Amino acid sequence: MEVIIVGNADQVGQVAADKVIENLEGVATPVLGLATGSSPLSLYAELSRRAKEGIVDFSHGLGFALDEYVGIDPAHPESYRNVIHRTVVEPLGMDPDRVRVPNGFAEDLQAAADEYDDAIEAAGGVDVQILGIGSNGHIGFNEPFSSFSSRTRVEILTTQTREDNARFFNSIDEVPTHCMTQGLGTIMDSRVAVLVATGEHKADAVAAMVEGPVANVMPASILQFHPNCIVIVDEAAASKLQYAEQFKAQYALKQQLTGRA
Ligand SMILES: N[C@@H]1[C@@H](O)[C@H](O)[C@@H](COP(=O)(O)O)O[C@@H]1O
Repeated sequence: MEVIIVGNADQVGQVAADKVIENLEGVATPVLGLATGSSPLSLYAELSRRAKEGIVDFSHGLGFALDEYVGIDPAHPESYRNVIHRTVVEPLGMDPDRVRVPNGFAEDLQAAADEYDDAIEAAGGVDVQILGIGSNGHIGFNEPFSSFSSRTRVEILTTQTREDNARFFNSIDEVPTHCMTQGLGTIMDSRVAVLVATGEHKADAVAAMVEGPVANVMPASILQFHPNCIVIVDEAAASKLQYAEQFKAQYALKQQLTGRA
């Protein structure tokens, strides 16, 4: 796990965009794993800027969203289908027909979940998985105690997550109780994982993910076993890391030796 600490959310977006693009070099049909939430917005904005400048082209890429609420009207502005289209597909110039979001409205939810995993596999797997982290350490919607080998499935949202996400709805009662999420096992199959986090409210989760024991009470800690996981955080989200100075020194050294980060 590589940990990069930068000054603010904009810099998180810039460095994360560098990492995404760097890891797609030479990939003919990029397959992106897409996260919702506010954390990756500066990354998407930066990728959008570079796509508009012609530095990168996502028009032929494939996208797989991490998760979706179950039972939410797909036309609801906060369905992840709509959020992904608004914040990623349009700004990055992706082809909407090549970007999939789990179907939380399917009659047979587990069949839809299984089919989603199959589609990821058929695409050759995810090249770069973009991730945020919940304040309770969830990734995707894999809540504490999710199995490390879980695949895409239906999960019950914790009260903490529903409270965190209530800001997108009129009241907490409107926040769905269930979701469909890629599993931790599905996420771990990605070739590269780029996790972004900003703000003090993520500091405990970031410290536990990076420096704590690998335990399913902290689902994101499984990323310590990911073969190529890059964590990019601002100073506030890094504020509880015991080894922050070492991470900074290591990153500075790498920049010095490679000429780029
Ligand atoms: N399911 C999403 C996650 O994929 C996201 O990473 C997390 C953090 O969101 P934010 O970045 O807005 O804090 O919460 C949501 O519940």
